[in-house]
Amino acid sequence: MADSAQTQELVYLVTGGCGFLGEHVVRMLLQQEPRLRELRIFDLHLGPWLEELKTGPVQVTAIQGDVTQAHEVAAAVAGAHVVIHTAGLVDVFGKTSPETIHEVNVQGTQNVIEACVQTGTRFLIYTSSMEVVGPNIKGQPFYRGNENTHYEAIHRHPYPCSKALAERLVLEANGREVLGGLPLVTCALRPTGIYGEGHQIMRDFYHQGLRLGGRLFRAIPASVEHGRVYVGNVAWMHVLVARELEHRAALMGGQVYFCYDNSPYKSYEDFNMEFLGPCGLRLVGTRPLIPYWLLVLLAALNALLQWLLRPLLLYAPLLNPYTLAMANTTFTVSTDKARRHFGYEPLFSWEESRTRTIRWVQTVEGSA
Ligand SMILES: NC(=O)c1ccc[n+]([C@@H]2O[C@H](COP(=O)([O-])OP(=O)(O)OC[C@H]3O[C@@H](n4cnc5c(N)ncnc54)[C@H](O)[C@@H]3O)[C@@H](O)[C@H]2O)c1
Ligand SMILES: CC(C)CCC[C@@H](C)[C@H]1CC[C@H]2[C@@H]3[C@H](O)C=C4C[C@@H](O)CC[C@]4(C)[C@H]3CC[C@]12C
Repeated sequence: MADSAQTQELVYLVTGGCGFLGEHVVRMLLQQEPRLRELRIFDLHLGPWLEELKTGPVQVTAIQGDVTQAHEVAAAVAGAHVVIHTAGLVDVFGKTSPETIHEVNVQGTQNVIEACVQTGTRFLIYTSSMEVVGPNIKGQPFYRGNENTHYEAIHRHPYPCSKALAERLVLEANGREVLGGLPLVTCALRPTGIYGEGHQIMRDFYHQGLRLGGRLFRAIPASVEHGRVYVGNVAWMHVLVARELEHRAALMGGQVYFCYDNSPYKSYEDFNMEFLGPCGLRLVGTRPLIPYWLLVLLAALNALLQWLLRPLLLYAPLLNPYTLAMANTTFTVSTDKARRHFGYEPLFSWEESRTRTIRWVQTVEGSA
């Protein structure tokens, strides 16, 4: 890869390239990687916006495919220099069965690794998640923690379980010999809760607020802090890792990095209000309006209803025992490992991230 500097020689593959994060990674690569010759975008569902990318100087190849199908993955990976594997099922609401989550997130990742090994691709970046660490089932806070902070990572929910297993597979694959005899270099990025243009859950909260006459009702104490990260900075970190992995393989290979920026630590609801407030919504209450025990009861009731209704319809509200536990547990990251290892600095300041997100919410259907 070193010889190709400044000439357009590199072939990148982004799995899940039509998802919320994937689209930002794709656009960031086109803006920030001058050595790109071909960009392959692999996804189960291809977006119509890909068409506009096909007129630029980089060859953009859209591949409709399924990561659970090893042969489809191998065909897409063959000839790529770098694979950024963001594809996954992000489901904490019980929309998908645990088996399917495992198949896509774990078996899909194994397929990507094997494809790299078989076809000779040397650099693999995996989008992991903070949930590989926590919050754990005991609801213990993770306060300003970094990659070395001791924390009891105990999972039961299918999504964090699958991300933890997949991350382990990726890290263990570091150093495996790929076709041609050279070693595979892998690393995993662990974003906290991502926000920004295209964030579906933000959209859901916005619509809920509109339905409730421009109000949202505080459910979680303001003292429960969450670390959040702007999607543009998550995409930027992926692009930077992809660029630096070859030159710093000994340092970065097999490593995990939290994805962070300078977004303020706030409760999940207060943080959302940074964007929803300027779009006309109001968060009612300085303290939770319903007692916590009642929320626990409602969450349990939702879980029961989901189970009872499953044969008839999909009932998947935002509130369930797992999302309540997540929302109610402090989880904040404070680290500089990515800066030390590969010179990461957020590309977007908090002010810019906020402005971009507000502008996007203002364009969301139904906005005032
Ligand atoms: N959203 C967050 O807050 C967050 C935080 C941490 C980590 N992550 C991780 O980031 C990655 C991207 O998440 P996102 O929020 O953009 O989710 P998303 O659902 O918007 O994107 C995932 C993409 O993967 C694709 N996909 C799903 N199953 C597939 C399959 N079988 N084969 C091929 N493609 C498939 C989907 O079509 C989608 O385009 C995931 O791996 C997720 O675990 C997300
Ligand atoms: C109690 C209700 C009023 C509020 C419910 C909020 C709930 C839907 C939110 C709270 C925390 C959110 C998760 C958190 O930001 C981090 C991640 C990691 C990532 O890998 C996937 C998304 C996820 C799980 C967020 C999902 C939505 C959550 C649970």
